[in-house]
Amino acid sequence: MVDRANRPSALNAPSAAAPGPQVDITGSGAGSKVTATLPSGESIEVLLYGATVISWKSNGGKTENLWLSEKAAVDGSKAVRGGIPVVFPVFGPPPKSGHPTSSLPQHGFARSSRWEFLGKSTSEDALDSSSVKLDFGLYTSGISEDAKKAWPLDFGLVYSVTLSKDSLQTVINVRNEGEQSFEFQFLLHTYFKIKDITKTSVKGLLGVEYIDKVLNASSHQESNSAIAITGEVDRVYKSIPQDTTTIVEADSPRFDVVRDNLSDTVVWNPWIEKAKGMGDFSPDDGYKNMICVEVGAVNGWQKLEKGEVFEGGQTIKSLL
Ligand SMILES: O=P(O)(O)OC[C@H]1O[C@H](O)[C@H](O)[C@@H](O)[C@@H]1O
Repeated sequence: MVDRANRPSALNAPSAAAPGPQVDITGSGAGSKVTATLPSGESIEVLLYGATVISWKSNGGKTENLWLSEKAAVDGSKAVRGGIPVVFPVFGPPPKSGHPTSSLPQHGFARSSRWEFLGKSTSEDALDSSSVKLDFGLYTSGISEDAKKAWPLDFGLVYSVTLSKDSLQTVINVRNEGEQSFEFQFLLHTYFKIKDITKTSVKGLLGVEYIDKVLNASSHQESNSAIAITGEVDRVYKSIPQDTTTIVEADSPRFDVVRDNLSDTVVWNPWIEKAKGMGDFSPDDGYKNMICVEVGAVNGWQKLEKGEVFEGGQTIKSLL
């Protein structure tokens, strides 16, 4: 039970319903986005292109939690550099040949397809516990002819983005709508905004096996309880027993990333040279203010038979 007696606005206006979350659709065409704001000021912005969350502000709307490149395309011309791109049905470069995803571009087509906004659900019971869920859909009919040709399978994706006062939850539901079984990978490529990469570490991966993509895809076991970032990092941590990975800034926990039915996590920072080499990464020294901690199912493949459904996602808590 929430004690409304301590809430002057509720007391002073007993007949008026508590103000609910505000949801708006702005822009047009590929640049359309859905914004949602809670009565307490927290907000999100989601581009229909890629269903990419490009902003998440917590702390009454004062703290931006996601890094977005100054040169990110937010007009639907290319996948967004920043925010939370959705990676499906393949992570990274696809297998060279002989796999159904082999003709797809890096990270698949979900991040560069225009999704449908399916609607919102809100909970408005109390100022401090209101939340809003936005649902987005992508189906075979909504992807480009090239993508359909490369991956001619019938699927349905529903992506739910839920904003609460101190957390953001993003969950995918993948359904096989066709007659044939299919395999896929999925990942949420979250770019976290941080103050200083040299004072940032990642906790919760001790003892976990990982593939180091910077060191010729060699296998290692994590021996640090707090992973410091001192150069280019591109690692795929596999089959993680712990549910929570924590991003720590200057010795204080900044974000908890809680995985749900996703067993892997990629940790990525391009560092100086790679950042400079990406045309849409700006400013050049932006690598100091971001770290990607990307939950996913990318070690091997998820298989769905006709009519089957996979669901997985993350809840990110902003700990400021
Ligand atoms: O440049 P993109 O296609 O967006 O990929 C950006 C990065 O995504 C992941 O983190 C991969 O592990 C990296 O190898 C890749 O460089």
